[in-house]
Amino acid sequence: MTTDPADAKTDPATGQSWRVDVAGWPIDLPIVAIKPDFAISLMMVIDLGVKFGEHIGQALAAKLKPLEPDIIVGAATLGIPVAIDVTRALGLDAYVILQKSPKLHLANALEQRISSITSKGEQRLLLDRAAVPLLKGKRVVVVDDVVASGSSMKGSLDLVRKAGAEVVGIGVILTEATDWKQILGADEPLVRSLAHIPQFSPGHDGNWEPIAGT
Ligand SMILES: Nc1ncnc2[nH]cnc12
Repeated sequence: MTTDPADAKTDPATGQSWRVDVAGWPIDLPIVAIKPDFAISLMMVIDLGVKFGEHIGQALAAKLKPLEPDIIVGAATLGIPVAIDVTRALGLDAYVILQKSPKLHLANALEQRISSITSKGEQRLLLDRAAVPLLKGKRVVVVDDVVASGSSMKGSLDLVRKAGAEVVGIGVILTEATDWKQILGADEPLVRSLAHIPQFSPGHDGNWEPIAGT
């Protein structure tokens, strides 16, 4: 374990953090204000080390293995380490990444538009046409670090289905609040997660408090 309460990272803007137990591995997430009256506890999976990566890979693989996936798909950027760690833990090799920026070789990519709460404005997800044969007719699990609004995940599901895959599961380290349930609709029951985080609003004492029901 790398997480000790004394090491708890706090965001200078709020000075507060939120502890969450990720399948037996506690982490402290800085509470970051997105608007004056709204904050999230931010998990940057790329800052948590390779041992945490191995841990979440194995914990998610245990939940996803019964779905018998042929291949894992992850969305850039923070879905990339999750896709790699889950693929490794399942004993698979190939994985497919949905890109966000139009790389040179993606001129002719399959495309899906999305919006995200942690990134500004509208974004695109791109699937290299060369990866379509890896997905067509295959049992696919789509993974990401966090599902919050569900918009990015829905875009990933749409894109993977455009490629002719059967989505048999969705794996995330964290579910955040509940907006994603509406956006994912009939796909909600596919979600397997390791832990849940709420969202935050200012309390009477000026500290951030979890929003009821999130
Ligand atoms: N709490 C969070 N941490 C990291 N990425 C996120 N995307 C949406 N919510 C997030």
